[in-house]
Amino acid sequence: MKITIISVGKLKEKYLKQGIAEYMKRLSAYAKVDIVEVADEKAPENMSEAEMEEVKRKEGERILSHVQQDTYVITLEINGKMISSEQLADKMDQLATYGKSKIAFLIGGSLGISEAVQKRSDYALSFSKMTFPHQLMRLVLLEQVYRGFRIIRGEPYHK
Ligand SMILES: C[S@@+](CC[C@H](N)C(=O)[O-])C[C@H]1O[C@@H](n2cnc3c(N)ncnc32)[C@H](O)[C@@H]1O
Repeated sequence: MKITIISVGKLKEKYLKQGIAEYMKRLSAYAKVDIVEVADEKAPENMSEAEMEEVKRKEGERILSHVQQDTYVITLEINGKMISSEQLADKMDQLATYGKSKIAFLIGGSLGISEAVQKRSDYALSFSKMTFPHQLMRLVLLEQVYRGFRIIRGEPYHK
């Protein structure tokens, strides 16, 4: 399975970099995982609705330029579907079984994802109704994908 995580903005925090490096190492036993960072747009506090949409549109274009046609796209969205770790594992397993071996997880920028990205999405996944910073979302997602592979393989993991 080939997994690509496409995320807006550069990761700066050392503690997140360390956590992500750890899960990337662990995941290498199960899948080819790549992280693609696309540039973020400046988003000052006092922007109009139209300006905010424009920021999302530009970031969205950059995200989509890395998505291939045969890729199954899972967008991370606060208002997406909330599922258990076992259900995510099952979804990954089903995709692999039915020949969808390329999965891209898309994480939006500080204003979220554009309409075009939402349209390209095959599945909108929510990690709760709470808002997380996109950089932290990357780490949480990697942990859940790793957990998913452990569940698929029936390997022991913390409950
Ligand atoms: C700071 S959040 C954007 C907040 C923005 N107001 C929105 O409604 O999308 C940045 C990105 O992190 C991801 N994210 C944050 N919290 C999330 C959650 N609870 N579930 C799924 N994705 C989340 C989404 O991809 C989001 O686009």
